[in-house]
Amino acid sequence: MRRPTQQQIIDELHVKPVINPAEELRFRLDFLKGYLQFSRMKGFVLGISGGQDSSLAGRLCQLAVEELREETGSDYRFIALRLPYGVQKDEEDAQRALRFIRPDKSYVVNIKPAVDGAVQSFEEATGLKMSDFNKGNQKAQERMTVHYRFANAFNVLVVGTDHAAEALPGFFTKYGDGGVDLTPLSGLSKQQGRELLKHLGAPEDIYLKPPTADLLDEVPGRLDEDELGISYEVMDAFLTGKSVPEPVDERIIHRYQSTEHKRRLPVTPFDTWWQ
Ligand SMILES: Nc1ncnc2c1ncn2[C@@H]1O[C@H](COP(=O)(O)OP(=O)(O)OC[C@H]2O[C@@H]([n+]3cccc(C(=O)O)c3)[C@H](O)[C@@H]2O)[C@@H](O)[C@H]1O
Ligand SMILES: Nc1ncnc2c1ncn2[C@@H]1O[C@H](COP(=O)(O)OP(=O)(O)OP(=O)(O)O)[C@@H](O)[C@H]1O
Ligand SMILES: [Mg+2]
Repeated sequence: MRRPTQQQIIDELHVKPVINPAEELRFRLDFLKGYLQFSRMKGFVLGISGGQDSSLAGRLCQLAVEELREETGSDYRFIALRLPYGVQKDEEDAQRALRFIRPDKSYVVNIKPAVDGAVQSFEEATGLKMSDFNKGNQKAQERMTVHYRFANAFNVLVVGTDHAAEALPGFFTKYGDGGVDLTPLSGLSKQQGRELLKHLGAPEDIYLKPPTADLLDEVPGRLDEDELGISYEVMDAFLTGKSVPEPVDERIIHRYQSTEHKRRLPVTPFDTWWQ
């Protein structure tokens, strides 16, 4: 498998060194509106965690359907989902995000019974204890399942929050938060996402909240940067073409290469990218 250069990765992930927030917001809103009309669906659904990415993607979805309603007179809508595993420790942050997004409709689905049932079935079948890490991925995949039940029921598209700083290390669950229909934040660094939230008038607490996947029972709210061992600041520097000290640049490139399968469709006998 080829070893990509920093510039090739930047190009593959479509990252700009600098963004103009107003232009960038317009580009992404037009994408959401254009693709929604092409799909002939009625709107979007997205889980709102209280973190930066779903706050930004959720607000963009709401603004896109409001513009489309105004322009077409049709009943487009955005559905926000709260998907806690039991009681979420930072529920107040999620409520703050919902107040910022002001979604047309929101529902709460507790994923705990489904996740616990799946873990129990696995453990009964295998006689093994499922690790907390593996269970974390089950949580992300259960959220994907709930998204698609809402998508089917309400004729809407599932929105993902993947952006360049998560795509770079492949920091998402395959067919969990990676299992979506469209990703309006693609190509943005973490800092550029913050700039867009700021431009949209989000409260500072939303865009300064430290990023967490929050998937572990044993370490609630574990910071992404602690798990990754690389800071978003460094990944953003890499993505915007700045020089990153050795051996961190090598680690980033290695992680990008080893997660290539997560950014692609399932490998077929006709694919050659891995050779
Ligand atoms: N070379 C290869 N070619 C094709 N498929 C390959 C493969 N290597 C593994 N696989 C498959 O991929 C699976 C592993 O992928 P996956 O199940 O995703 O598992 P994995 O990448 O090990 O874990 C997901 C990571 O994403 C993080 N995450 C998840 C969700 C949200 C967020 C967040 O920031 O919010 C972060 C999470 O903390 C964890 O570090 C393997 O079990 C195997 O089935
Ligand atoms: N408790 C939750 N309730 C609803 N949706 C969730 C929850 N946890 C995760 N998600 C969904 O999974 C996505 C991936 O999580 P991720 O942590 O990357 O994003 P975030 O929480 O929005 O932002 P940040 O990365 O800054 O924490 C979220 O954007 C959201 O759509
Ligand atoms: Mg999060």
